[in-house]
Amino acid sequence: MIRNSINLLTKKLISSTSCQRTRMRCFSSGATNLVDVNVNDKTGIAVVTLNRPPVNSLNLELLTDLSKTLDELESNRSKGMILTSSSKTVFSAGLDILEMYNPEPERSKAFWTALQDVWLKLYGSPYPTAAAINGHSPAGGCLLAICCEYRVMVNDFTIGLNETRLGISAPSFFISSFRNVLSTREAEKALTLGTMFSSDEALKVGLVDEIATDKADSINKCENFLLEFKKVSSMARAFTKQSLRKKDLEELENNREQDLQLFLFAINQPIVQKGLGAYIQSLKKK
Ligand SMILES: CCCC/C=C/CC(=O)SCCNC(=O)CCNC(=O)[C@H](O)C(C)(C)COP(=O)(O)OP(=O)(O)OC[C@H]1O[C@@H](n2cnc3c(N)ncnc32)[C@H](O)[C@@H]1OP(=O)(O)O
Repeated sequence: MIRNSINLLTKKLISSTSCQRTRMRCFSSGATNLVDVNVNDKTGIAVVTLNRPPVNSLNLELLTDLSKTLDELESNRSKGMILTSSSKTVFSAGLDILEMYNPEPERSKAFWTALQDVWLKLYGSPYPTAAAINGHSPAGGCLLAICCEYRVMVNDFTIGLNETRLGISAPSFFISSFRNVLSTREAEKALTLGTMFSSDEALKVGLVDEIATDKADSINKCENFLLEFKKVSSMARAFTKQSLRKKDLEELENNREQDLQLFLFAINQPIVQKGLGAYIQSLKKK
């Protein structure tokens, strides 16, 4: 599959079609409109905004919209993508806990499959990606950010993979993308403790690349990073990125069903349900 996608990418990049001349401006990815896309006419860079108030928790519909958006960016040969959020304080609260609490079998399957799709498309995207992290970014929110190649975080928020604090283990593709950013030592420490880093701590450890004063500044900084690729062949860039990430991508691509079954098994454990129930209550009591 990865090899196929590299072959496909070659064909797409070397063929000259009308699509190359097409200018994207603004598109919405699907019926539910949980993701907004704005493309800068001059640079061709798309700002993709998660828009599921209040906290952009990733439910089936948001993941499906995001997945469709990533498809559209790829087929429109995007020059680059900046992922951000419409909230003033939350980038994404991670997976919607209600998708995992008292799960309905068919929906749970569709939910996890959509998350796998988003991860494969975002982590393996041929176009360059950056995250303008304009708010808290726990768990699945952090996952989206670490799939991107560059992260700029607004001051005074938190980011991390805190799954162990919820009594669950981060799935293997969460771990592989975390290790792509942090050293194995730092990743192990943070994952086992479920550390949520402040913006400054995240910068120090290398989880984010720059700090910004506000959302506009974070988008600006992401844009500057993406514009550096104007000097580089897009095909060479994409091959290099996908070669570096190939093992991680293949690990999920070749084990999707097993990964799904592991998720279904985990969320159906009474102890996990009890923990998630208590966590939902604690969020509501805040
Ligand atoms: C078993 C296999 C492995 C599965 C892997 C899972 C990975 C995950 O992503 S699990 C999700 C982990 N997420 C979190 O731990 C974040 C929890 N949320 C927060 O810490 C805070 O909400 C926040 C820091 C993101 C934002 O704080 P803020 O004060 O602005 O908002 P709140 O008042 O806390 O929340 C508003 C509203 O939203 C509900 N909510 C928050 N997070 C989630 C969520 N992840 N899923 C569903 N719903 C969430 C919260 O309960 C509030 O709801 P009400 O308005 O109804 O009270």
